[in-house]
Amino acid sequence: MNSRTPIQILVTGAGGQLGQCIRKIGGDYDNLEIYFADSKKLDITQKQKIESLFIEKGFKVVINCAAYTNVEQAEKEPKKAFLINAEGAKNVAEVCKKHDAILIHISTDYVFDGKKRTPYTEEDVPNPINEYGKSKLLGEKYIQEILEKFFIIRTSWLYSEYRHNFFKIILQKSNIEKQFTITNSEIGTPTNANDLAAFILSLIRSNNKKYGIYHYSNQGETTWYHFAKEILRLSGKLGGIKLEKTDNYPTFAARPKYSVLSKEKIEKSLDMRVLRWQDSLEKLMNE
Ligand SMILES: NC(=O)C1=CN([C@@H]2O[C@H](COP(=O)(O)OP(=O)(O)OC[C@H]3O[C@@H](n4cnc5c(N)ncnc54)[C@H](OP(=O)(O)O)[C@@H]3O)[C@@H](O)[C@H]2O)C=CC1
Ligand SMILES: Cc1cn([C@H]2C[C@H](O)[C@@H](COP(=O)(O)OP(=O)(O)O[C@H]3O[C@@H](C)C(=O)[C@@H](O)[C@H]3O)O2)c(=O)[nH]c1=O
Repeated sequence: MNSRTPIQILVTGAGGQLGQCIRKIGGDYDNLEIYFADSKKLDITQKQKIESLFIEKGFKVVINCAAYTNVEQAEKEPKKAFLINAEGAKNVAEVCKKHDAILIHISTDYVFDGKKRTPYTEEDVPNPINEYGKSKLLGEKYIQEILEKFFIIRTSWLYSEYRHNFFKIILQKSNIEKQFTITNSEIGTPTNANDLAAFILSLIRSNNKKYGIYHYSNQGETTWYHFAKEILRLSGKLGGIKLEKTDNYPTFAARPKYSVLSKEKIEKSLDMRVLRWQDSLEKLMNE
């Protein structure tokens, strides 16, 4: 992928959080020609539309950011979650196969059941406990069956300045509410979606052919409660807010109690370095 002719890349779900992070830095990478397709431009549940766009643009790489990501709502409309996260991913994979393109697909820590107490490696067997996780796992399985040239990147707890995410919810709530109740019964790693975007584009630039599943999140581990506390501390709002821990915050969807991802494989095989979650959060707040 390192020739002088630009690499033609398709980003699906480009209006989403990760898609927008990729758009923000895409211009910094010469030799990458990125076509951003939001859900209106390209619906991944319509295979023929993906095929037509491929014929027109000749993509060599697809970054599949399109997904159904509402974990709570997925319990109520699992068919829709499966249509997008499993069948949609399958469509993208089949078109990539036909055109010999590389697929970079994003998956989640929620494919795991959370019973471990040490970081999940790529060899650990997934066992999702909610509909979102089940739909994402089926998407992964289809891709592995269809393609050889794929990177499935599992990440966790994405946040950024874009779209709807925990970081933005906490900042928005802090302007209107003085008391927060946040769960401390789930342990994981917040990941700055801007870091993930840079990782993905560096991976494409590196011309790496060690295809397979990789785990990427920021370093370290925390709970949602402690993540919220750090967001409020860095924004100077901690003093004025009563922050309460809970171990039974009411939700429709079950979530893994522990979903830290091991970065050993990307550090060793792809020679990538990853920031601590606290440092990356501070970087975003200072931007
Ligand atoms: N957010 C998180 O905390 C985490 C996310 N992930 C994974 O990372 C990836 C990116 O997530 P993120 O950017 O945060 O998610 P977002 O929900 O912000 O973005 C997903 C995008 O996909 C689009 N989309 C939905 N259905 C379709 C469809 N049928 N065809 C095309 N596009 C569609 C949405 O469109 P519209 O704008 O119309 O809604 C949205 O813009 C996903 O695969 C997600 O599963 C993994 C771990 C954590
Ligand atoms: C807003 C809020 C949430 N919570 C709890 C609910 C839940 O258990 C936990 C996380 O909240 P959210 O619902 O915002 O996050 P959630 O939608 O579970 O986030 C997940 O999204 C998908 C897409 C992924 O792939 C995962 O990696 C993960 O990031 O915090 C509180 O305890 N207090 C609050 O005020």
